[in-house]
Formats: sequence, structure tokens, C-alpha cells
Amino acid sequence: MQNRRMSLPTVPQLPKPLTGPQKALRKLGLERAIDLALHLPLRYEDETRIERLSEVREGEVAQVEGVVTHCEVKLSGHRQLLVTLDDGTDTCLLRFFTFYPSSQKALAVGNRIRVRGEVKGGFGGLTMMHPAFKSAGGELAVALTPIYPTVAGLPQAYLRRAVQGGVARAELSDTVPLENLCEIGLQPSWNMRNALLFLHNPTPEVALATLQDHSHPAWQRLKAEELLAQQLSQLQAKRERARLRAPVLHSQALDDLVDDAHAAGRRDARLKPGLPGSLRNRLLATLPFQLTAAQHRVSAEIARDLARPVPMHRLLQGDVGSGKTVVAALAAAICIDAGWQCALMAPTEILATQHFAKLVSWLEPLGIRVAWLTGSQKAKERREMLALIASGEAGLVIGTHAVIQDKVQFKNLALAIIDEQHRFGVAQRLALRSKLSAQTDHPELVEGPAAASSLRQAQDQPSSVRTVGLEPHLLMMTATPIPRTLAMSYYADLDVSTIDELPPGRTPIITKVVNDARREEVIARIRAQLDAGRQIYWVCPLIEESEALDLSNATETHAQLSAALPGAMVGLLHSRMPVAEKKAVMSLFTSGRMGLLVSTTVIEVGVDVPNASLMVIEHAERFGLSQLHQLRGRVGRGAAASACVLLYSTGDAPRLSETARARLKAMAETHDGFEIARRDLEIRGPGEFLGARQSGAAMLRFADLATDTALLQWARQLAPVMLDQHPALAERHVLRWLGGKAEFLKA
Ligand SMILES: Nc1ncnc2c1ncn2[C@@H]1O[C@H](COP(=O)(O)OP(=O)(O)OP(=O)(O)O)[C@@H](O)[C@H]1O
Repeated sequence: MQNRRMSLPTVPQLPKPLTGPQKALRKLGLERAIDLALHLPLRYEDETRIERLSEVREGEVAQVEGVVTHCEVKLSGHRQLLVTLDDGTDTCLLRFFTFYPSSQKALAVGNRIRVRGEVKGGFGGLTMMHPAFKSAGGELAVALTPIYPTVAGLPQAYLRRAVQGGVARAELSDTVPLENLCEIGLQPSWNMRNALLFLHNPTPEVALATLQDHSHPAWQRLKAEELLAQQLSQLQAKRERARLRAPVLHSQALDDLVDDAHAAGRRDARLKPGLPGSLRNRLLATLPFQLTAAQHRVSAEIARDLARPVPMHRLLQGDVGSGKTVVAALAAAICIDAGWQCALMAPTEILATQHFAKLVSWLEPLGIRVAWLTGSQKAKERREMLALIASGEAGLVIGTHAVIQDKVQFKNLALAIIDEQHRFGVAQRLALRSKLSAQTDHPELVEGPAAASSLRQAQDQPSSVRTVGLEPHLLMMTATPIPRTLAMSYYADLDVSTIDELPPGRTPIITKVVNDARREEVIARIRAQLDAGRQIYWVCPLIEESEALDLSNATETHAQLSAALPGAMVGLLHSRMPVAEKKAVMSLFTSGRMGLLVSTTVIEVGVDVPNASLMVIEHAERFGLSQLHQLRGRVGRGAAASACVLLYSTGDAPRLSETARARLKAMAETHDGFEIARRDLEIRGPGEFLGARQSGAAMLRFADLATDTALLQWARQLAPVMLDQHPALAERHVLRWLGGKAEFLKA
């Protein structure tokens, strides 16, 4: 019989849009099966048993079952739901700051419930804040429950299934030669597959402590592997870098530097404006201040790098307010003087705006055109800027991530400066570097015939097959100083310049640690400062678990301070405000019209308002030391005496914990960013110190450089052997651990 079905035209299959959790997985960088398999639990919860309240220990997470004997909504102070649970051995108070009518129903008096959460002690007996709860009597888990690092919109249950799928699909054969594993005492039975299977599903009998402190052999295996991947890729990058070529930026600057070295510290050695000379020297001559000796030194280090035909790869670190911007401007001046373009990329629009204002005021009087690019820019202005950049008329381009968008075509970019480099992801840094591949002219500026031919080669070949290309020089800046040994382990082939001196005339900031109970006194002090014509920041913390709570915190404080300070202009700034609004608030504050700015940590980096002389940091106990130091660095930038009030709150506890107290004390005692970084490292360990801030960076997730020194040593020795003797294994190993991120280490 004839087939009467008409053949339908084939409809092209559109890719299905990603669901929320899928997008969140991507955000976490969990795209390949192996990425999921290597997404290891942060901790484990033991849901295999019910504990008695009389036996639970303070500070531990417990699962208990009991009857609700009291449930009320407390309206005074913070609105909260208070529930008392009785399990027959003791009672426990459950507190909820966010709750719904359904929660009240589930927690009604007489209901039998199962709760799990961290148990705290105190005057009023046992307490749990925001415990998870459900009806009592359900089945108990048979294995420890892994808790994975996650983001908003990605529930643990979904992530757990995705990870299990990843483990099942991933190729997990060993990439480290067995004999080398024996060197660090690892049993062959803890191969990659077994180690991962175990870490994702540990049996309840295993000592939880060895899992939590990562001393278990399965963890050791993972840490050794991770360190090896890091060392391998750095070594590879180092070997490749030695073959790269960069434009030689040799203006008159280097000769001038010889004079600068003599001039350092000699006030009479300043050049007069209008004198001929390099752009760098003309800039120096017109600055409203003289460089410190440290600024001179680092500037000379940078200039020397720029004059070499290999790409600079330098980290410029300096304490808050140490004057990194002018050092960046001097580097830009050398680059522009040599006929090339420079890009300066900042992580936030606030910071980019500020850099732009400062650099325009310095460079435009010297005839340099500075272009400006941000996401919120009007289309017409943007078109004009793009044209200035493409034609090469703009010598310097300043902006946010907008600088690296596809539409931005530089005529001849030779120097990329990245401010607060740890805030940019891998892809962004690489994109900025790849901008140079669009270069078409200036081969004559590349020193030596080899370099000039390498430029031509770079133009002729697609970037994927380019072996010897022309790279821009890269200067990364940070105000979170990394101790030298740590920097060398993290960035094996990165040169580090350090500004270890503050400009003269700064009065030290007085730091006071004050209990929130004395808030009224603090507000009175603000009033006095406002009357004296000074400006004040009030910073509210970022509460990671709940953005909503975070926001309400800042808005609540804003309302409270506006009411307490009639007649004063009190502004509010937080990251979720539209850009235009943020800009308007910031410009009111910068111009001095706004007296008090209530803000979340968006002002953490770089903001420079010299008239601001008082900073209040609310819930200071929740911040890391380096972050507090960054925040505090927003005041004391002018000549006026400045102060920082660290307001702490003990919540329901009678006093602050020992570590919190030690941290705040350290802040009050020292103003040296390097010393603070050292103490912060001591308290948090390098993983968290750097790791938390390395968005998307291929940094160590599991190994800890402070405690895993033996493993690090092992990885350092093995890396060259692997590259030389087992190159295929080495490549598989790096790809497995770092995937596309391996590129990061070259960035
Ligand atoms: N040598 C100097 N003498 C006097 N003032 C200086 C000197 N160098 C920089 N300044 C001024 O000090 C202030 C801080 O400089 P800058 O903003 O560059 O600091 P920074 O290192 O970028 O700090 P942060 O990381 O906090 O942003 C600016 O107002 C700047 O103009």
C-alpha cells in the first residue's frame, strides 16, 4: 500500500533554553562531567540518626525530633518567629527571621517535627537559628549527606543528582604514575575513581573529622592531583611565555628613569611643566604631588619590563591609598609615547568612573585623548568612543568589562592594565589579551627582525594555530597584598612589584571597636562630623545566605539614619540599584553635597573621596580582615584626622567569639595592609583568603598551601618530570583539572 503520509519539511531543532538550575550549574563552571565529579562537598551532614537534646553539643549540627510547645511572632525589634521544641530530654528555641504563614502552620503548637541545624548555647538555653524542619517520623538517611558549594537557584538535591551523574559519566582513569603516588604514601587503592566515589558518598562509619579536615587519604589524593595540575600548567605557561613576543615600548622614558632614580626623595629635582621630554616626564612634572620613593621604584620596574620584547606579566600590589593609580598612569604614558594604545579595566563602574576622572585630568592637558567605555553608556557616546579607539586617536581607553566586548576594536593595543585583577574571571582577562591579535600596523616598533617577523606571522595565522604571537604587556593591580612566597606558589611566573610606603601627610586612621548597643553615641558623632562639613560612610554587611536580608539591612539602616539626622542628606547605595541611580548617588557624595552615604560593600574598592573622614562598619564581626582594611581605606585619604568605627553585634550570645574579638582587635591595632594580610592568612588560610575572591579563577579549591607543603613540594618536583617524560599524561591531567581554565594561568 502506498504510504500516504506526506513527508513534512524538516524543522531545524532549536536548542532548548536552559532551565534555572542548568544556568546556575553553568555559573558555577560545572559544564563537563568531570567538572561535576570534581565538585566536592563542602561538608557532610549526618541525617542518619536523631539525637537527644540533652546530649547535643553546642556549635554542632544536630537532628532532633520533638513537640512544639510554644509558637509566637515577636514584633518588637527584629520581627521573628519564635518556636519552642521539647523532645522530652530538654527544650530548644528555634528562631526564624524570614517565615511564611505556611511555616507558622507547620510549626503550630502540638505538632511533632524533625529539625536540623546548628545548636547554640546561651543564657536562655539551647537555640537554633533558621533550622530546616519537616514533620517528624520520616525515614532516616543511610549515608552521610554531602553538602555542596552552590549558588542561588541551585537546590542541593538537584546539584547532588547532577554530581552523581557527572561521576558516572566522567572518564576517571589515573593520570599520575603509580610510583610517584607511592612517594607521598598514597595506597594504590585510592585511585581517582575510588577517591571520588568515596568523597561523594562516604559511609556513616568513617570518622567525619577526617573528611572535614581533609586528612582522609581520599582527600589527600585529590589535593595532590590538584596541586600537580596547578604546577604543571604554570610550568607549561612559563615555558610558552619564554617564546612570546611583545611590542617594545621604549620611549625616552627609560633614559628619564635614570634621572628619576636620583630624583627620588629630592624635592628640588622636579621638572617644571612645559619642559620638553617624554610624556612620562611631562606627566610627572604636572602632577600636584611628588612620587614617593616606592612609587618611583615600581614605576622603574614597570618601565624596564615595557622596554623588553617579551610580554610583561607583573602584579603591582600596594596598600589601600598607596597611590597605584599614578603608577598605572605613568606606564600608560610610556605606552602612548611609543605610539601604542593602553587599556585600563576596572571591576566596577564606580571605580572606572573615578579612574577616568583622574586620568583625564592628568593626561588630557598633555594632549592625550582618553576614551571611556561602560555598559550603561548612551549609544551615541559609545559610537563616538568606539571610533576614537579604532582610529587610534584615543591613546588610553578606560572602562569596565565593556572594554573587552567584541565591538571594541583597538588600533594597536600594547598595554593592558587590570585593576583589582582578582575580581575578573579568566575569560575576561583572556579577552583583553586577545585584543592585540587585531593589530595590523606598527611592525617597525617591534624590536629586532625576529620580533617583527613574529608579528607578521601573528597576522597571517589564525589564532588557534599561532605558536609565536605578539602579546600585550599586562599589568595587574591589587590592594590585597599577597605575601611573596604565596604569590610565587600561586603565580609561578608572575613578577611582583610592591608599593610599601604611603604618600606623606596622611594622618593615621583611629579605629574603635564599639558594641552596637552604643549606636546612639555613634550617631551623635556622625552629627558632629556633618556639622564640621565632613562626610561619612556607613557600611552594611553582605549577608551571603540572603540577599534580601542584606538589602533590608541597608535600607533599614538608611531609614533609621535619615530619621535620626534631620536636615542631612543621607544617601543609599547597593549593588542592585540601576546604574544611573548608583552614579547619581555617587556623584552627590563625591561632590560633597551628600553628607552621609549608607552603602553595602560596593564601595569596598578604590573609592577615593578625600573629604570623607569617618567610616562606620556595621556588623564588623562578619567581615574578613582584608575586606575591613579595604573598607577602612576609604577614609584617611586626605589630610583630615579620620576614624573608623567597627560596630559589632553579639546577636543572642552574651559576647563575641574569641576569634571575632581577636580579628577586630587586630584591626584596631594595625594599619599596615601587609601585616593585616599576614594575620588574615593565619586566621583563614590561603585557600579562603585568595580563593573566595578569585571569581572563576583556576585557583586551588582543595589544597591549602599553608598546610599541604609536603604535597606542594612533591607536585613541584614532579611537574617538570611529567612534562618531559609523560607529556600526554600531563596534558590529560591539566585538561581534566583545569579545562579551559588552564589558560588562566597564562593570563
Ligand atoms: N606621592 C603622592 N603624594 C601625595 N598624594 C598622592 C601620591 N600618590 C597618590 N596620591 C593621592 O593619594 C590618593 C590615593 O591614591 P590612589 O587612589 O592611586 O590609591 P590606590 O593605591 O589606588 O588605593 P586604593 O587601592 O585604595 O584605591 C589619591 O587621591 C592620589 O591622588
